[in-house]
Amino acid sequence: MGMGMNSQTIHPKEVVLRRLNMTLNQPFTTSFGTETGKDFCLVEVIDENGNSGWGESVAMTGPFYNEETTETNQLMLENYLIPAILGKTFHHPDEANELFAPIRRNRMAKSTLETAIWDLYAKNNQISLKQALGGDEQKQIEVGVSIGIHDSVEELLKVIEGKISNGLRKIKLKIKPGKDVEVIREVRKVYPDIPLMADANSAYTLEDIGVLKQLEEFNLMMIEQPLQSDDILEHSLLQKQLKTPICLDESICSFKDAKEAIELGSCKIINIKIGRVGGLSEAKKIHDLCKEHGIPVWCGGMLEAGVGRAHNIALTSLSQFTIPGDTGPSRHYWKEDIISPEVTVENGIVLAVSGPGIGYAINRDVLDRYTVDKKVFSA
Ligand SMILES: O=C(O)CCC(=O)c1ccccc1C(=O)O
Ligand SMILES: [Mg+2]
Repeated sequence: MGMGMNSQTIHPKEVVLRRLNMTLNQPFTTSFGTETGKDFCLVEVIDENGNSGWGESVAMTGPFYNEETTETNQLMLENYLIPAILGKTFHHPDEANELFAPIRRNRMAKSTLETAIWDLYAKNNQISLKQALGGDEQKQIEVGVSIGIHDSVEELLKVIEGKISNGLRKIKLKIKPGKDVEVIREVRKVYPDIPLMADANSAYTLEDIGVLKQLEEFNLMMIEQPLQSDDILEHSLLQKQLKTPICLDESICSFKDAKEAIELGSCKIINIKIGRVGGLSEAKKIHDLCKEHGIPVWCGGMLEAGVGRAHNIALTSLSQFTIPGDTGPSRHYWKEDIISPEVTVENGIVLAVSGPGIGYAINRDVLDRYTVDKKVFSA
């Protein structure tokens, strides 16, 4: 794993747990609701050398994407996860995953701390997180945009036009029953050839197969998570009846889920989200499995602030990330980001930064301005 036997051990001495509140530049509507901002946990893990590793919780405010929330993440971090790491010695970040294993699920909470340990590990070894993960530092990270459900097609077309003129590499449209076939038809009339996909966030059942089949004529790159958020079996039945590749998001919470989905033929593509699967170690294992089976992957977004965005970019440096991800520029989401420089994208490619760990510095002034609560835990 990158550094081998000579790598520096990690001794977390202090953890600062912040609660941040940021407002999105525009509301984001999916089949499960509308987000106007992000209320989230951010951790800073400090070691005996005074280095800091950063991790961001990607949980939503309410339990509608999955079962976790900002509140449940804060509780798990305070009562179980932070106490578990303080005073411990880690030879490699994979050990955090093992340490957290007795705690059931709560994967976004675990990921918050685990990703910070990865950042700290890379910084202590003076390598980039991309390198620590085994990724290619020179890789061009291609990104697209995820566009929420709009009331009018005219509005939606205007948003798409702006994103295409910025050179973004993939347009992902949120759909739900009643806002699907006709919307995609109108978009395809204007843009017959753009790389286009749809994300249903579990809004359909097998009984809707008629509607899903109508989407086949639009040459979509994939349809993301059409059925239940915890289903693997019914997606395999659906995929047998669709030419359009199914991509799973919500259903893949672990390596084991990915294995089952691949064996059953439940999808042809997997959206890997670090938080959803419990951290970077598990994300990398899923990536490696997909590579072995020829399943293309891409990195999904959770409306992250800069720290989460930086972790996504590092993960995307792995070779099986061959489809443009959701990790767009900070400016698309926020007036000001908590990292410096903010994430910038030119012609659909993320501008590379260099430096140890996540490679971006924390902008402490901006961070303090968005911090609504802060607690310090010491060994
Ligand atoms: O721009 C992004 O960060 C991706 C937005 C997105 O699609 C999303 C945002 C919040 C919760 C779930 C999803 C999803 O991919 O399903
Ligand atoms: Mg999705």
